[in-house]
Amino acid sequence: MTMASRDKHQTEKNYHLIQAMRHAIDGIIQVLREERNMRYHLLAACCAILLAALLRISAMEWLWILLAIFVVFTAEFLNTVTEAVTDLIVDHHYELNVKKAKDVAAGGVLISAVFSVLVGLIIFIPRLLIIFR
Ligand SMILES: Nc1ncnc2c1ncn2[C@@H]1O[C@H](COP(=O)(O)OP(=O)(O)OP(=O)(O)O)[C@@H](O)[C@H]1O
Repeated sequence: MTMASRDKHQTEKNYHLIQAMRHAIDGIIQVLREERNMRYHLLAACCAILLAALLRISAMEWLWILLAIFVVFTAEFLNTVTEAVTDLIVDHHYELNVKKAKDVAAGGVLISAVFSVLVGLIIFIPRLLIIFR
């Protein structure tokens, strides 16, 4: 059951912090359920965290890995918001500005993913080379 149904189609402001948190968590669950790409991002994040723990990377390297993970997650969330809002506005009719909005949002996910891959390569490759040399 989603928060929308639990809160009887609430459209007014949240009454308290717990309610706001529940809606935010509901949003996270929806992205994980409905966005296939988000599940790939989550899998990649788990692999990176596992590898980082195995290779005992430094605190500074952990910060870069975590930044890379959350940049991709944030971009995917904004991409999902863009899709939902634009689909609502045009109701699936072709519209050039919707194409622009969706393509730019998808581009944001792509460049954040490239950033994450670069961070992963810079941190993990030298350590893996030492181990497998
Ligand atoms: N209403 C529209 N008007 C114009 N172009 C559209 C419209 N809907 C989708 N597109 C085009 O189709 C592409 C894919 O659309 P959309 O992002 O909705 O699909 P998706 O495969 O579900 O994306 P994602 O994998 O990010 O969830 C967009 O990047 C855009 O170029």
